[in-house]
Amino acid sequence: MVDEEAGVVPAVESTADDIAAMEIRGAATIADAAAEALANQAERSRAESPAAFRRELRAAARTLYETRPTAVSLPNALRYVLRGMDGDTVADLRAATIDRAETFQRDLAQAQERLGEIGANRLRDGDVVMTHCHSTDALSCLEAALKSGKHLEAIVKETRPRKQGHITARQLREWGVPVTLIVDNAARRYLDEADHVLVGADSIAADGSVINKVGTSGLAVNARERGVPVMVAAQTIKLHPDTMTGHTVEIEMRDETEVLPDEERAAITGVDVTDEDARETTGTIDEDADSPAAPELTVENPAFDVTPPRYVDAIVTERGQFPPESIVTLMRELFGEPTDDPWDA
Ligand SMILES: O=P(O)(O)OC[C@H]1O[C@H](OP(=O)(O)O)[C@H](O)[C@@H]1O
Repeated sequence: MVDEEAGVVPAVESTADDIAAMEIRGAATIADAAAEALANQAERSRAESPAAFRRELRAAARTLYETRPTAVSLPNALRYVLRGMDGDTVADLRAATIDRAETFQRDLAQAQERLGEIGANRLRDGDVVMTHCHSTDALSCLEAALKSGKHLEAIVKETRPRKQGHITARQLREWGVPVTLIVDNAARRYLDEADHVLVGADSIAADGSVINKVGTSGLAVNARERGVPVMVAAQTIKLHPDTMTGHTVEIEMRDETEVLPDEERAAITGVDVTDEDARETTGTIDEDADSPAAPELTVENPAFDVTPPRYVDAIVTERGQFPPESIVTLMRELFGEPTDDPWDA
């Protein structure tokens, strides 16, 4: 079935919904799913002319692009696939697009493996690694080190509000790594026991700033103060070409219920904090508390933050490891001049 208006097939809509809802998450996984979705669009398209086919693919790319704003791996993936959409007939265009998406997915997997081998060289036998969130690029470094026979231990930050640290803990335990799970606020205390901080990235800016899961910047500042090196594992698909021309990376603001579910909000707003009597007979719900006179309760839920380059020791890519300040050289080499929107490719 094809969405008649945009020509976007349900498989693409469903991938877009899953990315927005974070059923599909993690910058590399999102890129992989986006490429796959474009291949699906190409395969199932009912376009009768090359122009209609191209229009559909662009609409599909736009649908995918508009899901989450921060991980540049998404537009980089879309742009890569659309640039390979060559041919004079619908059949040729279809074949070229599917082929290009497959190439992208294969390269992505290979890049992650290569990056892992490079990152593993920084880890010594017996090291303790502190992680934040869940990053397949970061885990690739740990996996390669383990495969080479190194023994590692991990201190895994829970990573509020969605607790993706649990995914990291599960994976590491499957690989036989002893894991200590901590709440985010305990990180500074446990840095004394860590030999490395290892995180992934959603985007890397031209000045070497690292955009990653919220909490990364505080962790990096604390790690610098404690003398623990910070290593960022990021395939080159995480390099954000637009930042070469001064664009900033948009930080996604997610729904407040991830931080404060409705029942918890009610527990806060249900009590009139200005009413001493109500507070003392605690548990008393003041019916008027949510009235316009009650003070406002604002919840902010940024999904990412920016770690300045001076707090990062190395950015590990499949092309080697780089001091953050020199990443722009690689960015220029790989992306050339600044780019248009993916669907303008
Ligand atoms: O590409 P890989 O290394 O797997 O993940 C990179 C980053 O993507 C994730 O974002 P989210 O969980 O999608 O918000 C985390 O911030 C993680 O560090």
